[in-house]
Amino acid sequence: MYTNQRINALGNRKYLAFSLVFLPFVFWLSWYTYSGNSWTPSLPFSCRFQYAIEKREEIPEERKYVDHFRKDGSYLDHLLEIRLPRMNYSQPETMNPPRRDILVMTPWFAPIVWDGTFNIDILNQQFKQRNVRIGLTVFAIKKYVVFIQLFLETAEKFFMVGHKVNYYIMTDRPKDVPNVTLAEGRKVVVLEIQSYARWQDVSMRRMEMISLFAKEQFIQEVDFLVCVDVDMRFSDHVGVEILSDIFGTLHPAFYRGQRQQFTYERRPASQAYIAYIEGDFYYAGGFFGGTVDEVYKLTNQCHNAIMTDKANSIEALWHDESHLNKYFLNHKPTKILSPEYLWDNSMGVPEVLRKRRFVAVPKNHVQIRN
Ligand SMILES: CC(=O)N[C@H]1[C@@H](OP(=O)(O)OP(=O)(O)OC[C@H]2O[C@@H](n3ccc(=O)[nH]c3=O)[C@H](O)[C@@H]2O)O[C@H](CO)[C@H](O)[C@@H]1O
Ligand SMILES: [Mn+2]
Repeated sequence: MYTNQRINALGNRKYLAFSLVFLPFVFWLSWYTYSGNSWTPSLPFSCRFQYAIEKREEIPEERKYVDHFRKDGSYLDHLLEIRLPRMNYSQPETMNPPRRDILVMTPWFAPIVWDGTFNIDILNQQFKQRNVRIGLTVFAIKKYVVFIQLFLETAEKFFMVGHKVNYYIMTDRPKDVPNVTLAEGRKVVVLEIQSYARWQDVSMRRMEMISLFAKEQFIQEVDFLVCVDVDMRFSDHVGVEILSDIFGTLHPAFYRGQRQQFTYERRPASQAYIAYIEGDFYYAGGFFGGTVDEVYKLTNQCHNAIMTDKANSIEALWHDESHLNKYFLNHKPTKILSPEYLWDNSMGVPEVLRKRRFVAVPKNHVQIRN
C-alpha cells in the first residue's frame, strides 16, 4: 500500500518538474550564503559580522578581518594578533609586590590603578596595535567655557599621548570654544547642546547627553569614552592604563573611608538609594568611562533613574554622582582609578599619592554657577 503510493508520487510529473527547479535553487542559495561573494547573507549566523562591517568601516586594512572571513569562511582564523616586540623591563616578582601600602585589586578582580602598579610601555604596545580610538567628553555650559583652554592645553601634554583622541566638547556657547593646537590624530568636536538654569540640572543632564551622542555618533567614531569634569587640569600622565570595559574613580575625599560615612543617597524613595550596610567605594562623578557600549548602558540607566526621581519629586543628594554610585554597586566596574586621577589640592598631598594626574582648578562656586 505505502510502496504503491511512493511509486505513484515519484512518477508524478508535476512533482518531478518542481524538484528540478527547486533543488538547484537550494544549491545556489547555499553556495552564495557560504562564499558570500556577491550577495550579503541575511541569515542569523551572519548578523554579528554584518554588525562588525558597519561598525568597523573606517578601520585600517589590517583590521578588516571581516572581509577575510567572507572570503575564507573562518572568523577565528582572522582574529587580530597583538604581538609585543622584544622589550627590556624589570621582571614582575610574585613574592615582592610593587606596592604594599594600598589595595591594588578588588574582590571581584578589578585592578585599582596606582602609580607603580603598571608598565605603560607594555600597555601602549597593546593598545597601539589595537589602533584604539578614545573619545574624551567634557561639558562647558554657560560660564564654564572659561575652563576649556587650560583643560585642552594640559590634555595635549598628558592625556593619551601618542593615541587617537576626539575631544567632544558639549556646550551652549560654541563660539566661545578656544582654538588650541592639537597633535596629529587628535581633534576637537564641538557639539551644541541646550543649557539648564540650575547647575544641578546641567550636571545631571550630562548622563542624558552622553547616552544620546553615544548612540548617534560616538559608537561610530571611537572605541572608548572617558567622561570628565571641565573644571580640571591634567598635571601628569593619564594614558591607556585607565581603559577597561567600564571604570570609575575613587573620590579623593572618601578613599580611606568606611561605607557608613560615604555620602551615598540614603532615602529609600530615591532610585540612588544605598543602605548603610552596602557599598564598596565612593566613586567621583567627575571621572568615569569604558567602551562606548558600556558607557551607553551606564549613562542611559543613570538618566532614567534621574528622570524617575524627578517624577517622584526627589533629587539625589549628590545628583549624577549619587546615581553613578548606585550603578556601580550593581554593576561592578572592571577597573578603578586611584585618586591620583582625580585630586583636589585643597586636600593636601598624602604620602600614598605619588602622582597627581588630574587636578581640580579652584573656582568660586557662587560666581561661576550663576
Ligand atoms: C570632581 C567631581 O567628582 N565632580 C562632581 C561633583 O561636583 P563639582 O563641584 O565638581 O561640580 P561642577 O561645578 O564641576 O559641575 C559638574 C560639571 O558640570 C558642568 N557644568 C556645571 C555647571 C555649569 O553651569 N556649567 C557646566 O558646564 C561642568 O562640566 C562641570 O565640571 O559633584 C557633581 C554633582 O553634584 C558632579 O557629579 C561632578 O562630576
Ligand atoms: Mn567639577
